[in-house]
Amino acid sequence: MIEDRRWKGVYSFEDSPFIMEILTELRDERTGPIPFRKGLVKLGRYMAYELTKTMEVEEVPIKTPLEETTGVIVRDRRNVVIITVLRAAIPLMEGLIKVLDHARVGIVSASRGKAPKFEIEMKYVKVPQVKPEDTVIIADPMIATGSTLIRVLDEVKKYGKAKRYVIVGVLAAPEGISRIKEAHPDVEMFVAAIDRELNDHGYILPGLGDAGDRAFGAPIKV
Ligand SMILES: O=P(O)(O)OC[C@H]1O[C@H](OP(=O)(O)OP(=O)(O)O)[C@H](O)[C@@H]1O
Ligand SMILES: O=c1cc[nH]c(=O)[nH]1
Ligand SMILES: [Mg+2]
Repeated sequence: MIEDRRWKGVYSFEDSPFIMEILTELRDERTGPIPFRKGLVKLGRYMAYELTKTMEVEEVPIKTPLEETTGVIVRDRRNVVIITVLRAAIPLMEGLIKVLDHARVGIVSASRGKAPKFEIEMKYVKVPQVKPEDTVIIADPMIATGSTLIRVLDEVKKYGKAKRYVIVGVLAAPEGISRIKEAHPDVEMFVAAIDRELNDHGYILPGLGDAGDRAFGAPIKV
């Protein structure tokens, strides 16, 4: 993982060939919903594994069948709250929770309106109590204008003060990262890659398109 020099606490995995290979499949327009969802699950799993390297560990005495020795437990892994931002974070959360299996899970809905306002509609918020020892991980594959995650963080912070707030995503645009860091300087961000820019419709370039639609199909209005 590499810390981006433009911000503090913002990391990408552009140094990981395997994570980049999964991202390549996600970006490819020929990738259908089944491999797309599987790719998001894989990224969630590997990114959670990488995240454990930044967590507090504790030495513990244990006995093998032969003698006493010292082992470790990742203390912070026991105190995790994952916030899943509907829709696109569902497969990402499925991967995260394979490594962070003690996690309590909050689910929030967020739907971004059209340009230029990009208003966020949040209708559903179910978040557990957050405790001072918790690492709150907000899972959302796409960080574009940053409006969704600013709104989610504003909301989640009402549920108690955590030890760490960590965003786990797939792609981020520099504009969105800067806006989130301005509104919530205490937040760390881990993304597979940081892309170039946003287009006029608020889509990340080169990006991967609409993550929710690619994973689940485009919704229709009735
Ligand atoms: O950084 P922002 O500009 O706020 O955009 C990012 C948001 O856009 C997408 O959600 P979308 O509103 O498309 O909902 P969906 O996941 O249901 O498709 C994506 O999953 C993020 O939540
Ligand atoms: O590029 C983008 C921007 C927002 N939401 C997406 O799903 N993709
Ligand atoms: Mg969408």
